[in-house]
This record gives sequence, structure tokens and C-alpha cells, in this order.
Amino acid sequence: MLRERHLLVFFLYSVGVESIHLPDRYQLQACIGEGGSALVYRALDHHLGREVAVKVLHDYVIPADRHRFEREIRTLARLTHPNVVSIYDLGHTEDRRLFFTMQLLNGGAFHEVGPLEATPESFERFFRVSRAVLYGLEYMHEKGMIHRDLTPHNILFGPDGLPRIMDFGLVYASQDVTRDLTRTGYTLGTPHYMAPEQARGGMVGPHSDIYAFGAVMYRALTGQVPFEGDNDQAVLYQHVYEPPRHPTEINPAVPEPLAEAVLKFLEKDPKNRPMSGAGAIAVIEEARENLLRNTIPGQYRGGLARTGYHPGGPTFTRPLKSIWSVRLGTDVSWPSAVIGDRDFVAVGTRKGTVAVYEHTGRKHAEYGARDEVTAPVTLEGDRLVYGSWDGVVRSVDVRTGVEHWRHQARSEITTAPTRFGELYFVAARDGHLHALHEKTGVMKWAFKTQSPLAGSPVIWASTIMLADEEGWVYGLDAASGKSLWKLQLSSVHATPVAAPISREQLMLLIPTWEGELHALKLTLNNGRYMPDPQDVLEWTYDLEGEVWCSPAVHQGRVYMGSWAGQLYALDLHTGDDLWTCQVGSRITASPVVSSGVVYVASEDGDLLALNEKTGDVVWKVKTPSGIQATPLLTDSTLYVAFMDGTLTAFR
Ligand SMILES: Nc1ncnc2c1ncn2[C@@H]1O[C@H](COP(=O)(O)OP(=O)(O)OP(=O)(O)O)[C@@H](O)[C@H]1O
Repeated sequence: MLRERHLLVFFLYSVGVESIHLPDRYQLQACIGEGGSALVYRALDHHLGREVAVKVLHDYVIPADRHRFEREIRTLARLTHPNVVSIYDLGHTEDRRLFFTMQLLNGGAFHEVGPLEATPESFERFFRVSRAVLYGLEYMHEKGMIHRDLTPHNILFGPDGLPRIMDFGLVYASQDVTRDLTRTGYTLGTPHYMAPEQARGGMVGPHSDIYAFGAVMYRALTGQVPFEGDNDQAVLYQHVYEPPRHPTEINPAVPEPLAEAVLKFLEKDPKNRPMSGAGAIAVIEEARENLLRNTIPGQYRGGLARTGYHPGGPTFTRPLKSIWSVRLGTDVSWPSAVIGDRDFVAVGTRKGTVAVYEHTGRKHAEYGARDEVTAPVTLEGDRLVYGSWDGVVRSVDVRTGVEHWRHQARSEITTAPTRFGELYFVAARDGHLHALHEKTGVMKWAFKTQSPLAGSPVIWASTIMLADEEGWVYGLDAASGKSLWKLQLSSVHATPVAAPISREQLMLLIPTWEGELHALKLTLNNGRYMPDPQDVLEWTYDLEGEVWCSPAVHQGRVYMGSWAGQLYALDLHTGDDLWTCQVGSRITASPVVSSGVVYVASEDGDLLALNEKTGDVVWKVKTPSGIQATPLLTDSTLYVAFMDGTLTAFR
């Protein structure tokens, strides 16, 4: 049935192409869309040698639709903005049908940026494109225009990946004589994205476009429109009277600050919404700030900074300089990875302490344990969670030091506490993975692996992936701890890293102690990531020497350091070499990435910043002590904990 429909559509479109005769300047190529009043084609503009979109008015339109088409042309002629589609030309076909040409936007519709994944890259892209649309709206609103029909299909991406607002047939311009664009019997606009005041036929304003864009963002984040219904009336009723479901209930990957921002756009009473594009940008920016500062740097690889990419790092315009340096205490060599949050950075020490500093370098506090703290700690908001070698996991208020809870495991805690939803996952040396409730520390379940766990678990789409020292790789259900799958490679001593390669597929990168990097391909199946038993190993790369660190992944590239001191950049999809760089002696600290730069450190004190694309050294310092612990990029600063127990901030 579906196939027949496609054929029919194709047939209609082919007829369309042949029966339209544009001036010689344009060569029609294909029909790419159809709306209520017009057909849209891709065409070649011979004069300027580029492809354009041509929108041709149907020959059988009612006056109201012709009116809308003309209104769209008039509006477009008055707008010049990078986030609004540009009009190029206007004319008539041979049979006197009105057409205009515009920028060809073939990068998909707005909702295709989602559903949102819980990765910094995905968040950054979402913020970037949402901000761009709001700039476009602000520009229109300043000219006294209200769009009144924003939908994901009216915001299309150009080849540059930036969105443009289009379809201006319903624009309300305050200086227009004809203000009423409603037809008897129904309201114009698209019900799924329509503001309550517009649904009721009341006064629309910039806030109505903000609401509609809120609904568009909601769809992009969650994959669903705010309200579904059997008919338009049922949908419109809910816009007016019902609260939308919280976005995180539909997609847990949507971070709280972003969900709150979108719900603010969707307030029923216009007075409670941002009043303009600029106001909306401020709301989005605040959400981004909160998100970056609160969540992303606060966890180790297994958390949200799980790919080693930190959007909050310094922008590299000149070599970084040390801005402060402190001793973590006496007898505190071999510190753990540096973890940071909006106000503090924290480092675990072998002396059995977690040293907490303000971003200025002032010491805030030192929290104790009865044994070494070698695994990275986790810091989120006011909560600091850390494990020590006596098997105790503690959650304390980082400001006051008040302990929320304590959990006793039977052996050393060797990996970072990793949070997903309301659970923290912590691994102990005896091979037990504990799932602890974030508020109470009560254990919900435990899972026993074959041998000790050296790396933290990685969590995606409610699937926990972990690898033990004998090389078994496990997939568990995050809610119940039930085993989903298991396969064997060779001994693993580092935290695996996962990165999406498509909407349904994930590449799980597993560094083995023997010096291989394995890439396993997992596919989303009933909401969990599963391997295809016949075809799970996508590629393997042999590194020189053993491997002790985790890879970093950013924009389809994998950065991996070896004990032989080489940093490798590989293609995420194929494992092909992109570039390599000899850094120094052994690399045990995992590389980190921010703003086009990979930071890598060696055990003999070389600290390098490399161009992500080319591997060229952009900055290099020789430090007096070696580096083993993964550095942190946050608050525009690079934080490094040295083997001799010094913590230094570079900016
Ligand atoms: N500049 C463009 N580049 C690429 N595709 C486009 C472009 N403009 C329109 N399209 C495609 O054509 C489809 C129809 O276009 P549009 O919505 O502007 O028509 P319309 O007649 O005004 O629709 P309606 O009146 O139903 O809102 C769009 O959904 C889109 O897929």
C-alpha cells in the first residue's frame, strides 16, 4: 500500500516537472515539495550557475491562497537575515503562473536535530540552531512582523547546517490594512504548534511565535509534539487548557535546564513567556550556562563528559599560561583525575582525601576517607560522590561537608561513581557493580562480573556497558541490573567510551591492555543497545605498547594515547589513521578535547595542545612533574593534576 502511494506521488511530481515552463534562465530538476497553494522545485539557475528552489503558485488557487502567496513574496522582499530564507527572483511561467526563486535548503527540517542524545555535542548543536532561529524571529519581530505559522517544516537547514525560517504566507505585519487572515470556520496555522491565544482567535504577538517555536523545540527534543488528538479541535483544546508532559518523561536525555526553558516558551499565559526573540535567547543562554556549569564537567568518562569532549574549555587564541598552582597537601602524589563543576574543582588523593578548590585557586575544603581515593570523584551541583580503597562510597554536600549517605562495598572502589537518572553506579575491585539510589545511597541492585573492574561503566539509552580485566564486555539493563548480553575480548584496564554513529547505532570503543582498540557496533533494539552477534566488531586498531587510558571522541574522530607515547587520531567509522603525534614517554592520562584542540599529557611531563584536524602542535610545555591523571577543561581553563601532587590551572 505504502509503495503504491509513493509511486503515485512520484507520478504526480513528474507530471509537475514537465508541465511547468519557466524562463530559459532556469532548468527544472525535480519537484521537492508541495504545499496548499504551491509546488516547490529544485532548479538550476544558468545565469548564476547555482541551484535554487522555485516556488510556483498552483494554477487553480482560490483568491485567498493567491493573496497568501503574494504576501509571502512581499514579506521575503523586505527581509534580509542569515536565518531567514533569501528570495532571489520573481516571475511568471509561460502559462502566467506566478513563481519566485529562493535559496535551496536541502539540509532537512528542524525536528531532525532530535530526538536529543545525552552528549555535549548534541546539546551544543541544539543550542546553536535554536539560537539561530530565535535571531531570525527577533529580526522579524523588530520589523513588526509575526510569523504565525512556525512548524518544523517551515524551518529548514541549509547546506551550512544553519536553519532558516521560511513560509511567510501567514505573516501578520502591523502596518497591513488587512489584518484578518482567518477564514470562516477555522483558524489558519498548524494546530500542533499553535499558541493558545491564536487557537482562540485572540490577539497574536511575538509571544505567539515564541510559543510555536517552543512547540517546535519540544518536538525536536522529545520526538513528539506537545499535544496529540484525534482532530484539530482536540489538539487546540489542549494548547489552551492542558499542561504539556515534562520533556524528560518522554526523553530522559533532555537535561533539566533545557526542559525548563522549553516549558517556559509553552506557558499558556503570554505574560509568562519570553516576550521577544531576544528574551527567548536570554532564556536559552541561561539554560546553556546552567547545563555546562552544572552537569557536563561534573562526571568522568562514564557521565555526560563521556566522550572526553568538554565544550566549556578555553578557546585557543594564544598559548595557555599557568594562572595558579597549588600543592594538594603533603604526601599526596599520584592524584586522581580532576573533576569540576560550576564553582569547584575536586581531586582525590592517595592520602585518603578529596581536595576541593574554587576556580580562583583558593582552597575550599578537604573531605576525608579512611583510605586512598584513586578513582575520579563525581561532582554535580552541591553533591560530591566519591569512593575509597576501604570500599566506602560517600555522598557529601560539597559546600557544607554534611554527609548525605555512605555505602560500604566489600572491596576497593576503583572507578568513578557514574550517575544515570536516580542511580549512581560504582564498581568495586571484586567485580561487583553497585546501583545506589542518588538520595539515600540504598542499593537497588548489584551485578557480579567475572573479574575485577578497572574501568567505569558507560551508559547510553538505559544500557550499561562495562568491561572487566579478563576482557568480558557486558551489557546490562540500567533499571534492573539484568544482563542483556556478554562477549569476550582481551584484558581491559581503562574505561570504554561510546559515541553515536547514527540515530540508532553506537560505537563502543574498548581499549585493551595488550594495546588494541576495538570498535563494537551496537544497535538500538527496544530501547537498549544490543550487539549483532554475527557482526559486532566493526574494526580493531593495533597501538604500540600497552593501553592504560580511554579514548576521546569528537566529530567522528577518535583520539587515543599509548604507552609508547604516541597519540593517534582515527576515523570513528573505519578505524583508519588520520594522523599521529609522538608526545613523549608513556601516555596514561586520557586525552581531552575542546574548541578544536586536543590536550594530551605524558608521564614525563609533556603537555601538548594539538590541532584536532591536523595533529599540528599548537602549544607545548614541559612541566617539572609527570602527568597520569586525566586533565579537565572547564570554565575556560585547563586543570592538570601532576604526579607530584600539584594542581595547576592554565588559561
Ligand atoms: N527553499 C526551499 N528549499 C528546499 N525545500 C523547500 C524550500 N521551500 C519549500 N520547500 C519544500 O516544499 C514544501 C512546501 O513548501 P511551502 O510549505 O513553502 O509551501 P506552501 O504552499 O506555502 O505550503 P502551505 O501553504 O501548505 O504551508 C516544504 O515543506 C519543503 O519541504
